[in-house]
Amino acid sequence: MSEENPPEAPSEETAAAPERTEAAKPGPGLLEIRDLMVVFDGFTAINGVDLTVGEGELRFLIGPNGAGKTTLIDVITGLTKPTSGTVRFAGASLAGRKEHQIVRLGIGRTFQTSVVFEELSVLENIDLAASFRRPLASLLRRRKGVTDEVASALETIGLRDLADRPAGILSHGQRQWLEIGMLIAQGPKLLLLDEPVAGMSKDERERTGELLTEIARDHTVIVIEHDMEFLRRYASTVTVLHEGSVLVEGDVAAVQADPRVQEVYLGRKKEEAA
Ligand SMILES: Nc1ncnc2c1ncn2[C@@H]1O[C@H](COP(=O)(O)OP(=O)(O)OP(=O)(O)O)[C@@H](O)[C@H]1O
Repeated sequence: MSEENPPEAPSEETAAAPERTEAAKPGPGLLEIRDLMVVFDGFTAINGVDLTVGEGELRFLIGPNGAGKTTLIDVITGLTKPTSGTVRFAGASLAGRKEHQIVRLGIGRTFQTSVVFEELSVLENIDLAASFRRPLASLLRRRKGVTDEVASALETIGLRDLADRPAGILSHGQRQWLEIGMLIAQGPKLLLLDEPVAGMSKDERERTGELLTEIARDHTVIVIEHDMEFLRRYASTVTVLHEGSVLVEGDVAAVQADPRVQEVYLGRKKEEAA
């Protein structure tokens, strides 16, 4: 992977524009992955993935267990180093960047395990997450009140009434929303969400779908999700991974109707379906 890009986050202007050499190509994505390979001790987890996600997209990533979804997210966020291939974000190569540098570039993710501090209030959790991007000097100064990004994140996730309650009292769904709020407060351009509706009630799923739709108005969002009903309701473009490669990509209806998807993802082999 090339190292021609500056080590620090690009400015707003350069972040919005594709890199010079690629500017001539039509419709470059905010995230561009090319010919990505990840090999773990001889096992190929990602096998030649090309993926382009445009600004403002709400993209769903699906695939059976072991398809490589989490590995792909791990590569984008710098947790896993690719064996070969390129990942570019807002025109900048992510090669060789550390996880915290990638967060500062504007990529945030949720994990399957919770990162919420139960004893801190909902507001304090968001404030703490937001402080990640603040300069140290401003952290050392005692701040009064709530910053705009924290207030806005709290409003977006709909937990304003619980702002001063400890996060430990939240329901499973509310906790997931808090984690999303903590991400938004960091001001990312791209959010990567790993199974955000897992374990949620029907009402919570619905609220999460609305929340993701709202967030996608001013962010790009990639969601790993298994729940087909949720996909049918909220997905526009779906990318299906299988055995480390992109099997199919398209709108939700086309993906669902694709016999290859039915075979590998839904587990409905043709003979069983007959
Ligand atoms: N650090 C690792 N070392 C070795 N193999 C790994 C490692 N991480 C992932 N794998 C393997 O790579 C493959 C892809 O795993 P990954 O977790 O990305 O799949 P997934 O699509 O997210 O699956 P799931 O839906 O079950 O979470 C799996 O076979 C997994 O066992």
